[in-house]
Order: sequence, then structure tokens, then C-alpha cells
Amino acid sequence: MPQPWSAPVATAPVRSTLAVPGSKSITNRALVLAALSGGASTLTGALQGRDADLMIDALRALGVPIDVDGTTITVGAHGGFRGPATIDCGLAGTVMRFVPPAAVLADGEIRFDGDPRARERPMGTVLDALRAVGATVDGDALPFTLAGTGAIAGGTVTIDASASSQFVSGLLLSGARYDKGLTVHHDGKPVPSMPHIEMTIDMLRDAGVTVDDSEPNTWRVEPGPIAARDWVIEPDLSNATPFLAAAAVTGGEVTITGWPARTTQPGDEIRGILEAMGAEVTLADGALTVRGPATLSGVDIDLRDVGELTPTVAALAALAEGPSRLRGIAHLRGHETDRLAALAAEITGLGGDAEETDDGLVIRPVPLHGGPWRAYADHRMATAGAIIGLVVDGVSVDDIGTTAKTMPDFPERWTRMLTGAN
Ligand SMILES: O=C(O)C1=C[C@@H](OP(=O)(O)O)[C@@H](O)[C@H](O)C1
Ligand SMILES: C=C(OP(=O)(O)O)C(=O)O
Repeated sequence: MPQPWSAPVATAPVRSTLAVPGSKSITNRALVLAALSGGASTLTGALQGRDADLMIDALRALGVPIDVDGTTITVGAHGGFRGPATIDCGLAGTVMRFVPPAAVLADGEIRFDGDPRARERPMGTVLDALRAVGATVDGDALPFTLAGTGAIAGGTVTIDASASSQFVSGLLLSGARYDKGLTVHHDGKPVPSMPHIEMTIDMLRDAGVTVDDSEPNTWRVEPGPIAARDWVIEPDLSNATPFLAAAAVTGGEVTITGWPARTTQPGDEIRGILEAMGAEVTLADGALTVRGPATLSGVDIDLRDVGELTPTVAALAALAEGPSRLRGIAHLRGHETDRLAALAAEITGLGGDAEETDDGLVIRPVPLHGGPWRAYADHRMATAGAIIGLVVDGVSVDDIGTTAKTMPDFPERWTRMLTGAN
């Protein structure tokens, strides 16, 4: 059992300038594209964390040579994916949704499993889509087995991607390697996390793949090679948000260096969200600075496109002066944990007033008190507890180690931020 982590209280407004590690989403897309290219690629500035490790191990299991030297990853040339293999997806959505569409190109049986909670995360849509384009798949959720034959026909699939944008991204990443390419058509409630689909399309184009996204809810990748190349990974802007929130809740000033001028990362939207809550936000010379207000305002906001930011925004809302309504995020019930239930339970557990709605949360201002904060094996639940703990004495997070999914040294970085060190 992990020891509870006493969240440090900020005894003064937080003032710090810091950098954050590489983006999970960009690192894991670059790894998949590098592996699919069959040639030699490098990644610089890559994430070092559990989700990247799981992706590296998955691709190695398929026969891809990969060397890791800190944040530089070298993916070697290979002659095609090999089976049989067993792949551990851990709790990584990017591994469970991005690797199977690639693994169907292997010549042998590939078995997938993951953490207990991963077995509950939505997966059937991807597996049905793979069946529809010619793959043999045994199962509808983790664990499942693919019987690869070395080639996939491809064609057109209609899916309901309202539970996760990763269904679309995973299929598009591999589609160019299918004989007829791949057209993915979405039919259902709106697709969440659209910027993550734009990220997929941008990176496919960077690798020389022809993608047609001119029709809403339809994406077409033409069959053809995926180019090996060198990828420079942007810092993880979603992982920057707890640090920026620290400035917002303490009336301090935090600067994140290396903030990209143009990005598809949804984390960039934190700028507008913090402004709406009363913070002063400046992006200049590749650095983002947030100055916290004397009191935070509540917000009424649709987070469908940036659902990943919900735990940070909910923590801010729990400390705001006015009520907040977070909308458009029913799909968060299928994330690392049911994030709507978890956030409502943990905020309420500290004396707050948070309630689930059909598609989000309502959070009303009530003074909070200390107490346990459960992370539910969810990195962003853990960091949400850390944010609240900055200004509420006596918050202890039961499993801060779960931040290893995307930031293994989160506790040390948090302490360094509090001491003003870089
Ligand atoms: O493609 C990606 O890298 C991601 C897409 C999003 O998933 P959902 O669309 O399931 O929310 C996001 O929440 C997740 O953290 C990363
Ligand atoms: C939803 C998330 O992760 P995953 O990639 O496992 O879906 C997340 O990091 O917020």
C-alpha cells in the first residue's frame, strides 16, 4: 500500500519558473508512427513516464528495436511487426487504442491486457472497426487477442466515437498501412477531444500521409508509406496546468517555459479558462505566465474538447468564490477512473459542494477542510488533490505515485515549485 502524501501548503503566493516534460499524446503518436514507418526515427524531448514505457514495450514486443537514452528515443528499422506477442496496456488509453490497429499488421497472434480498470475502459468500438476491415479479433474489451496475418484490407468503417476520440486517432494512425487505406466515419453524439484528432492528422501529414478531413465527422487516409523522421516533442501542456493553477489559487506567479506558439494540444486552452476565472495570462517569447487574482471566479464552461483538463479546472472551481458548471464531459466516466464521480466524491469529502450532472459537474463555493483525497489510480485526480492542498491545510493524497503515468517526479517538481527553484 502506498503511503499517503501530505500535500504541501503554500505559505506564500507561489512564484516559480519551470519547464514540464514531453507530451504523452505526442510521444505515443510519434512512437507508433515511427514503428509503422519501418525506418529509423528519433524522438527528442520525449515523455519519460509509465505511458511512454508501456508504448515502448508494446512496440518492442512486436519486434521494433527501440533505444531509450533519457528523453531521446531511437526507433530502429525493422522488417514488419512480428507475433506472437503479449502486450500490457497498463491504464494507457493511447496504448490500448493505438496499438491494436497497428498490431493487426503483425504475422501472428497478439494478446492484449492491462490494469484491472483498463478492462472497464471502452474498447469494443475499435475492435469492431478492426473486424469490419478484415481483422480477426477475439474479445470486446481487454483482455483480447488479434490474429494477425501480415496484411489488412482496410476500406470504410462507421463507428460511434462519442466515448473517446482515441478510437478515431488509433484507426487513422495505422490506416495508411492497410491495402485500401481507411475511411473512418463517425455516427453518434459529438466526438470529444477534437484537438487530439487534429494532433493525429497533423502528425500523419508530417509523416507524409495524405489525410482528407474536409467533411465533418469523416476522415480518410490514403494507402501509402509512413515516413521515418525525427520528431521534436512539445512539453505536455495538460501536465503544466496544475503548476499554473498553483499561481491562480495562491495569488502567485508561475511561468512555464517552452510553451509552443502553435499547438494542437488541448492544454493550450487553459489560457482562456484561467483568464475567465480572473487570472492574468501572458504568452510571450515562448513562455506562459499566469498571475493569480485575489479571488478566483467560478466558470460555466463546455470542456468537451479539453476533457483532459477537467480535474485541474474542478480543483480551481472548488476554490473559487462563485459557482461553476463544467459541461460536455460525460465521456470522462470512461477515463482512468469515472472522473465525474471521483471529483464529486473527493470535493464533497473535504466539505465542498460538488454534484454530478448528466454531462459534467456543478461545483458551488463552500470553505473546504483537510482530509484524505483519493486518487483512484488516476494521475490527474492526484494532481487535483495537490492543487487543493496548496490552500487547504491537511489534505493527504492516498497515492501520489500514480502521477508516474505521465510525470514520475511530480512530488519533487511540486516541492521545487513551492521553494521557487527551477
Ligand atoms: O489521443 C490522445 O492522446 C488523448 C485523447 C483524449 O482521450 P478521450 O477522447 O478519450 O478523452 C485525452 O483525454 C487523453 O488524455 C489523450
Ligand atoms: C484520459 C487520459 O489518459 P488516457 O491516455 O489513458 O486516455 C488522461 O491522461 O487524462
